[in-house]
Amino acid sequence: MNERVLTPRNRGFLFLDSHPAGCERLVADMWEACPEPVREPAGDGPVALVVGSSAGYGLAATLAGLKRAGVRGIGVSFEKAPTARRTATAGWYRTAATADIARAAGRDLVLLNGDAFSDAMKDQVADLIEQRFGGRLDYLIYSVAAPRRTDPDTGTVHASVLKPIGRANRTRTLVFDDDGAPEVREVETGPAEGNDVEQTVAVMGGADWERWIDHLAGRGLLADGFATAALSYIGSALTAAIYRQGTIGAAKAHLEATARSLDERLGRTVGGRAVTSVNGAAVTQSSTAIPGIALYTGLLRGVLGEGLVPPIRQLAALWDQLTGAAPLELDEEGRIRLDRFELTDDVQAAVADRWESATTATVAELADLDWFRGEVRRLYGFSVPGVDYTARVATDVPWPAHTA
Ligand SMILES: NC(=O)c1ccc[n+]([C@@H]2O[C@H](COP(=O)([O-])OP(=O)(O)OC[C@H]3O[C@@H](n4cnc5c(N)ncnc54)[C@H](O)[C@@H]3O)[C@@H](O)[C@H]2O)c1
Repeated sequence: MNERVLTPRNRGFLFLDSHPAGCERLVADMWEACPEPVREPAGDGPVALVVGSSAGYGLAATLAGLKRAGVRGIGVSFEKAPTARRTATAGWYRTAATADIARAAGRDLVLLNGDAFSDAMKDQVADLIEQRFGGRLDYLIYSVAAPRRTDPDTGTVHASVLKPIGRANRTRTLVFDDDGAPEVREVETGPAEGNDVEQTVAVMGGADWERWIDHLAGRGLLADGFATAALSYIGSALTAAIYRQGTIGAAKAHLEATARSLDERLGRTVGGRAVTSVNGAAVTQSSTAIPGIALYTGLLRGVLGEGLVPPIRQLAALWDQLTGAAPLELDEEGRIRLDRFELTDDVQAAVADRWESATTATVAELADLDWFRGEVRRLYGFSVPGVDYTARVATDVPWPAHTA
């Protein structure tokens, strides 16, 4: 048993270790925060697949699916195992905690660790649906955020970048020094070059989502009325140059175009649906890597306080719309919008005001830094209320087994 006391060691927003007990508690807190089901599902519940189930919005999709919509099924993520020297990644521990919760709730949930972009993973999932889940998939939530993707047809490795398109972008961004003191800094990101846009679209666009649907449809595993949603983001004018108008925005536009063509096809073939779900800003490992997003999110929370809707509540609302517990509300582009709390004119005007006046000296009054710093640490299981960080913890937690 590898047991030790873990203290956070980090470089910027990246931490070397993750805290198993903190991750477990965080998942339990998300479960608690998820609203109760509108109605109990019939029988064993619908069958769902969540791709990207160990973190951020995909974890919220998994937990809210289990609790709010009563689903069973499969979650896929890509996490690193513990070693003698290093803890596992936080998503590994969150996955172990998710499995325990599903078991306690009496829901059959299989959690797989591996590359969702590969055909081998798609085969493994299809086999499971066939053999364990009655051969019919009712829902697929696609919530992968990855820096790279190997194209299974060509073997080419595509790498996504976070760059503006056309010209360089200067933005303010928030960093913390080793003592945790905040600094507002200007950073410049050069424009996309060469095939940066195509590469980013190849990783974060709709290609892999569509490949999942092709694969499962090809094996005859999509239930009548099958519904799928992929997560998207629009965000503020303050971050548009780097986000929505940038390389990642091009990928999101591709994802949304993929939704429209999949929707048409699924409607025709299985009476199904495909949509994107546009969600609000959240502190995740992926989002903190985007220049300016840390400052923006801290200021947003400064403006909204508890009005900033956490992922678990947004995803409960997504399940309601997918299952028909609430009416499906689509914008003029056919997207579910769970980001309205963030994008109202008055919220955006207030954030823009604060953005203008934010400096190293003023940021503590304008942004909710305690919350932001805490959220970053909680991504790794630190700063979770109720956890004794002086206690020794076992780090060699096994990946959940899924014997029938
Ligand atoms: N964070 C935000 O502010 C925000 C807002 C709106 C929408 N979104 C969208 O939500 C989606 C998820 O983002 P997030 O911020 O929750 O990310 P995240 O980094 O918190 O989680 C990413 C997940 O993808 C999994 N993953 C990565 N590579 C994988 C691979 N090769 N195979 C299998 N699984 C893999 C990880 O294990 C993890 O479960 C993205 O589409 C993102 O654009 C995020």
